[in-house]
Amino acid sequence: MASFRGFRGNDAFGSEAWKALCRVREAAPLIQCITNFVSMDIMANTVLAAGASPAMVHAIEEIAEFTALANAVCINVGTLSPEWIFAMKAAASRANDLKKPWVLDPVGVGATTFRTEKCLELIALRPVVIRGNASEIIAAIGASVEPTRGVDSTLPSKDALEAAKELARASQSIVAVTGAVDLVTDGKRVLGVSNGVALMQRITATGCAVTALIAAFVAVHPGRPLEAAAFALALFGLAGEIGMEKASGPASLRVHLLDALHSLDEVTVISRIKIAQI
Ligand SMILES: Nc1ncnc2c1ncn2[C@@H]1O[C@H](COP(=O)(O)OP(=O)(O)OP(=O)(O)O)[C@@H](O)[C@H]1O
Ligand SMILES: Cc1ncsc1CCO
Ligand SMILES: [Mg+2]
Repeated sequence: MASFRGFRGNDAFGSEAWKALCRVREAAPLIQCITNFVSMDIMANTVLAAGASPAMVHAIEEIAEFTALANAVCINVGTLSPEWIFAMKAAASRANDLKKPWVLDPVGVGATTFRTEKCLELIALRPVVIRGNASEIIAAIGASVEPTRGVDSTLPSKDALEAAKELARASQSIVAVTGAVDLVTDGKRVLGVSNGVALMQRITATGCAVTALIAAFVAVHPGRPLEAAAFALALFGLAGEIGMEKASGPASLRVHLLDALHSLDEVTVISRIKIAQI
């Protein structure tokens, strides 16, 4: 991985991340989530624990009205089926028309032809942020040497840095690759986020949940989606670190992570956020 250059110090990013979290808590943005059945619970609880307001609304008949109410939209293809694609595209287009941010989680892109095609069609609708694991981001630019193995990554995030930059440039979206170090890029700048614990990978849908959290941060940080995504990832990772102090395995980590996210305070955020310009 590229060495850390232009390191701004954790304090500057820490205090900005804290301010961003305060804005989420004050504004309580409404986040419309069109997501997979596995992730619905942890995603809604993550968004709520951060102070925002989730709503899992995906019926095609409701999109025109509901997307107009939402402050941001999170679209996740995890348990994809053809009828859901209509709702996803309608919500993305409606959000674009209304100049509301939407984010995409291309779960398992590269695993099957159908999934890859649909993810590429969604990417063409210009999400503000695309968040995936390393295997997904490499598959999204068509650079995988073999099909994505389901929804979990087989590669570390650093292996997807060039793919992330290429995808960001091609799609004009911010791209976030999660892993031991989360990498967030607009195609030129890269922020590295090293908060988090490895056991988070052993809880299903933590990636899905943090994509919805990114939507909440983007909603209150218009014009700065790169930083907003990095703040959401860092705060979620920090909640994992604090949760880990009490957890004895994935199930209790899930509980303690949500408790920690809800209780984050200024001193903890400023002293423990690990974001660096790479
Ligand atoms: N080795 C690790 N060390 C620290 N944090 C990690 C590690 N691996 C993943 N994470 C964190 O776990 C969360 C989920 O990331 P991951 O890359 O596992 O997503 P994902 O594969 O899309 O997950 P899912 O599909 O289950 O939602 C992120 O917040 C990420 O920073
Ligand atoms: C396990 C699983 N299968 C489809 S979506 C999902 C949640 C993690 O991506
Ligand atoms: Mg995922």
